[in-house]
Amino acid sequence: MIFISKLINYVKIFWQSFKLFWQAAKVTSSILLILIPIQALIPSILIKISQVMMDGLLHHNFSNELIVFWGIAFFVSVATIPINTSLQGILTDKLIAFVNIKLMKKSADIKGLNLFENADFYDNLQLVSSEASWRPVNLIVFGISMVREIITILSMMILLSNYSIFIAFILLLSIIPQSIISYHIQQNSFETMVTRSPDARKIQYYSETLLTQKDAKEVRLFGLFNFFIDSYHNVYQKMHSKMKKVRLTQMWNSLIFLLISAFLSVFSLVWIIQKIRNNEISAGSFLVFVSTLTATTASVYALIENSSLLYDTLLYMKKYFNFMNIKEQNDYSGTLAFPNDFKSIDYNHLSFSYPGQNELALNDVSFNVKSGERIAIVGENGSGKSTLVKLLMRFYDPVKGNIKINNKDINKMNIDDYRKNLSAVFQDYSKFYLPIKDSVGLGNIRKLNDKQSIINAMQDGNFYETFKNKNLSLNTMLGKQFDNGIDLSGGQWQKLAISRAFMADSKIIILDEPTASLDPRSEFNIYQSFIKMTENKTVFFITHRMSAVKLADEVLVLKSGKIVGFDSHDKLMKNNKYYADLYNLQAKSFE
Ligand SMILES: Nc1ncnc2c1ncn2[C@@H]1O[C@H](COP(=O)(O)OP(=O)(O)OP(=O)(O)O)[C@@H](O)[C@H]1O
Repeated sequence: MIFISKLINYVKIFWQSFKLFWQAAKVTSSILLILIPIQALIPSILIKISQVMMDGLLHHNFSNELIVFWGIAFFVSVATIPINTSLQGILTDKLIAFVNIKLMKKSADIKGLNLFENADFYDNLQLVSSEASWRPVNLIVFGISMVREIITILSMMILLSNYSIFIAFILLLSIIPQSIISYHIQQNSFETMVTRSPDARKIQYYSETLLTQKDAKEVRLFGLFNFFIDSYHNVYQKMHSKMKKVRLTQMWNSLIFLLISAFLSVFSLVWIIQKIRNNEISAGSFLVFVSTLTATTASVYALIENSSLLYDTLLYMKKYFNFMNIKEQNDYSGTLAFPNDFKSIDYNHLSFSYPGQNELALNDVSFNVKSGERIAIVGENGSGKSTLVKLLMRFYDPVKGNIKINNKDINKMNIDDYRKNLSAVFQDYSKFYLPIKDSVGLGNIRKLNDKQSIINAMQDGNFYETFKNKNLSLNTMLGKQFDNGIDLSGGQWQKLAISRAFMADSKIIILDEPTASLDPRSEFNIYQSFIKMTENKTVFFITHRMSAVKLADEVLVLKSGKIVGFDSHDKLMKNNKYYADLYNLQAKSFE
C-alpha cells in the first residue's frame, strides 16, 4: 500500500514537472513530444523489418523495397540522436532560467522573516536554490529517457507477444521488485547525501569556510586549515560508511535480479528452441526473438536505472514544489494606504518573541512618537533595540499588542505601500555587488537613473569624498569577483549603505547603529547631514555612541526587552539613574 501511494505521488510530481517543461518552452517541448515516440518505436520497427526481410529471404520472396524501409528507419534512428541532444540542451537552458526566475519571484512573495527562522524551511531553501542550476538537466535527461524506454518496452512486448504473451508478461513482471528496491535505495542515498542531513550540512560548512573570502583572514591567521580539513574528513568517513552500505546493497540486489532475469531469458530461449525443433516457428523468427529479448532486457534495465535516477530528481522537485506552495503564517493581506497626513506612531502593549523562542525579546512595550521626531534607542546588547524597529518594518508580527500609525494598525496596511514610506540602514547592511550607480540608486528604484539624486545622496551619506578621491565613476563595478570590480573598506561600504537610505523619499528613517564602522570625522559629518536630511522626517536611530543621543528629541531606553526610560536626554540624565550610569560610563572612557 505504501508503495502504491508513493508511486502515485511520484507520478504526480512527474506530471507536475512535465508541466514545467511545457511552461518553460512550448515549441521545444512540442517537438520533443513528437520525437520521443519516434525514437522509442524505431528499435521495434527495425526488428520487425528485419523479421520480414529474414522471412522473405527464407521463403524466396524478398522485396527490395524492404531495404529502402530499413534504410529510412535506420537513418531516422541515428538522425534523431543529434536532434534530440540539441533540443534537450535548449530545453535545459530554458528550464533552468524558468525554475530560477520562479524561485526568485516566489521569494518576492515572502514579506516577512519568520520563515527564515525555521531551520527546515531554510535548509529546503538552500537546497532548492543551490541545486536549481543543474537539477532541471537531470529532470529532462532522465525524464525523457524514461518515457522513451517505456514506449520501447511496450512495443517490444507487442513483438514478443507474437511468440508468447506468457514470456512477455514474465519479463514485465521481473521489473517490479528490482524497481522497488532501486527507488528505495535512491531515496536513502538522497536523504543521506544530497539533502541537508546534519552531516551533509556540516561538511559543506567546513569546505565553504576554507574556500570563501569571508573567513579567509581568520582561517589563515589562526592556521585553521588542518582543523577544518580533519573535521571534514571525520564527518565524511561517517557518512561514507553509511553510503558504502547503501551502494553495496544496491549492487547485490541488482546482481540477484540480473540473475533472475538471465534465468528467465535462458528459459525463454529454451522454449523457443523447442518450438523451432517442433517446426512450430521458423528459424528466422529465432533471430528476431533473440534480438527482441536482448533489446527488451537492455531497455528494462535502462528504464530502472534512469527512473531511479529520475526519482532522486523528483525528490528534489518535491522540495521545489513545496517551496513554491509555502504560505506565510503572518497576514500580509492588508489593503489600507499609508496615511498622507502621517501624524503619529503608537506601540501599544507590544510583546514579541522570536519563532521557537520562549523568552520575550520585547515585553509589554508602549510609547508614542509624533511625526517629525528624532528618537534615539539605547540599551545594552540584546536589550531588544533592533527587534523594536524590525517590528515597525513588519518583518515579524507581535505576539501581543500592536503598532498603530494615525490610530490604524500597521498590519491593516498594504505591505508594499507601507514599506515605501520606510527607509533603513541595518547593522548588517547589504553589500550589493553592482555598479555604484545602482548600489546607491536601489534605495529608490524610481530614481535609479537620476544621476544628480544619486550624487546628492552620496554627498549626504558621506560617500562622495571617497568617490572623488578614488577617481571612481558611477559605472565603477563593486566586488572583486567581477571584471575591474573594486572593493571598499568597511566604513566606506557603510557610507554607501547610508547614501542608499538617503535616496528614499520615505517618511520614516531607521538607522540601526549607522556609524559603527565610521571614524569620528565621518561620524560627525554623517550626523550633520542627517540633521539636514531628516527635517520633517521621523527618525529612529539605534546607537551605542552616547554622544549621538544629543541629536535626538527623545531617547528610548531599553533593558531586557522593557522600556525603562523615554524622555529627552537632559531629563533622563537628571531622573533616570540607569540611563545616567550608561551615559557616564561611556563619557568616562573618553576622559
Ligand atoms: N533572529 C533571532 N532569533 C532568535 N532570537 C533572536 C533573534 N534576533 C535577536 N534575538 C534575541 O532577541 C533579543 C533582542 O535582540 P536584539 O537584536 O533586538 O538586541 P539589540 O538590543 O539590538 O542588541 P545589540 O546591541 O547587540 O545589537 C536578544 O536576546 C537576542 O538574542
